[in-house]
Amino acid sequence: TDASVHQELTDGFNLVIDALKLNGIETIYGVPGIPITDLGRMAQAAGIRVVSFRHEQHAGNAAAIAGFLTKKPGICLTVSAPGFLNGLTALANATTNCFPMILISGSSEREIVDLQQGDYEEMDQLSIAKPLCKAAFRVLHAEDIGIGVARAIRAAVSGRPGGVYLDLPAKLLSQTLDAEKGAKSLIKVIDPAPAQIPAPEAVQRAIDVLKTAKKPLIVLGKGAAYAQCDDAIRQLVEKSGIPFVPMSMAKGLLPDTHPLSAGAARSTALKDSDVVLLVGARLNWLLSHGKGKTWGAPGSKKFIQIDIEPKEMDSNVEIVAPLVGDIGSCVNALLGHINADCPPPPAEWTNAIVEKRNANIAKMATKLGKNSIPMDFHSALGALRTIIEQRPDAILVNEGANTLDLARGVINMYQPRKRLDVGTWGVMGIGMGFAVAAAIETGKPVLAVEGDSAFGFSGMEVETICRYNLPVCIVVFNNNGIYRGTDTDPTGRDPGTTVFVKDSRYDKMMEAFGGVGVHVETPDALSRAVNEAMDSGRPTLINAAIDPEAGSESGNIGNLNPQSVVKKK
Ligand SMILES: Cc1ncc(Cn2c(C)c(CCOP(=O)(O)OP(=O)(O)O)sc2=O)c(N)n1
Ligand SMILES: [Mg+2]
Repeated sequence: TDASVHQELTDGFNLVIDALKLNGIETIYGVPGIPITDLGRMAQAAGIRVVSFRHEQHAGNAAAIAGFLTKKPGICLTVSAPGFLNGLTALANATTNCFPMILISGSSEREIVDLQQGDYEEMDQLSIAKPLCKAAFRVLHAEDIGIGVARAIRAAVSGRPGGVYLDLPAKLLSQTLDAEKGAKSLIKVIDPAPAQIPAPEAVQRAIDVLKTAKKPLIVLGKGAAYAQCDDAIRQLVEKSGIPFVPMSMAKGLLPDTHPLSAGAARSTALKDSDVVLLVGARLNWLLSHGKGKTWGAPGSKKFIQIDIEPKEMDSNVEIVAPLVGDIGSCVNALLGHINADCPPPPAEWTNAIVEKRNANIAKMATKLGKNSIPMDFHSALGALRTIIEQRPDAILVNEGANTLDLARGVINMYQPRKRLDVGTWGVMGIGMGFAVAAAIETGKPVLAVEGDSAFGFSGMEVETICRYNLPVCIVVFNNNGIYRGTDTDPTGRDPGTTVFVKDSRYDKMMEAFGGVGVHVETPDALSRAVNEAMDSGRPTLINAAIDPEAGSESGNIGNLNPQSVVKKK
């Protein structure tokens, strides 16, 4: 018999699946369609969990936060052109937030795209993706799939993590190849995110600056949470005795109730400190670019910065001690010197922080605990604060304006990587994608606290949550609008530009797909409904009526909005 007749074959479909499995990829988030419908089916049949969404942006957000939670690249699979474009927002957001993900999109054949001959969903996707992500690759030959997947994985997680685009033209998937040759073409990536050790002289320089501090402060960024060197971070704070301020997604690295937590005294800590150690925190808009009144008198600060990206140094202000390397290696290198060379900060500084913190917590406490109708943000958040305190391993997803900004300060976190929110870009719409992936990747219960506008960006995914029966409890803070529910149209023709249908009932949406819907008007009722949801593990949506008059425009960042000074006659 002719050996070629019985030659065992593989093909592009199988090589993509085998390459992902070989590299420990267990889940794909996506939306089916030409040319990748069968790729999804075959991946599922091969044992990869394939989670199908209703819109690619949310599948992409799920992949991105899966990357943040696992340090393995989250995989988002989309169709060509419009599906690819829908995934780009998530890919760009992942790159901005340094979440490792790979957007894999089917695409049109090069020969048709390059001659612009009008293919089905024709688009030069690789060129369009490149400016929005960390790296982008296209594979044309089946024998290159192993290399393509390996490069995408390494690009996503090495150095500063980020989004990677991998372009797979339709014909590639059905290309056949000798099975043995195919197997040999696959690569299991070795050490995809290599440790990057800081130079000893850089460590010494940082210690020398730290030694001069009378009012030192540690700022923990979400990079410190991503690094999963939790014990080293805890030791850095506790051995040095230096107060710390966690950025939003770094909350919980040490409990917000920790004696050295300066989160509730953030303004004082930033303004009055003299040496600031930044750990995986960039001096971007969230930290007022390291200058201005937030940081006290000009030139009153010395910044030590730990970051894996050398180009981050001096991005906004001078960094007197750049410490370049992965966070675990850098923090462990510093630990070798703490105490031996660096005495704890003067009690006058740490006491000043504690005093301010306790005063601010007491002031906030007066706003919590009211069992009033209508609820306002604080009374509703007070109920959720208690629940997270009682259920510290639940994951909190949070977006909105008031709903986001107030929750950040009211709801304490107790464990690392439990608060997932809008991150560096302040992008709305991450809610349901993050909730799905948090439940899938961790198996933990998820509490998604959503502004009603923010929820609307991904609300259709409640069907996805029901379909996979995920332990997600969504609380929609329904104040009938964006920021508030009170705007009106001065012409009287239409509703105001930022208001929604009055007294809407988002809980009915969840019931439409077999989930549990609850409408609540008091904090006590809210508590009961959330506890029931978290005990049952059933997909639940709680429509929490919030006073439309409560809250302020754009939460805490209204100052970023340009104002018109021209008064029309
Ligand atoms: C993708 C996208 N679109 C629009 C915005 C602007 N925006 C929008 C539309 C927000 C929603 C605020 O309304 P909400 O109902 O979610 O929250 P509160 O009413 O509790 O403030 S917060 C915010 O910055 C955004 N950040 N991201
Ligand atoms: Mg709202």
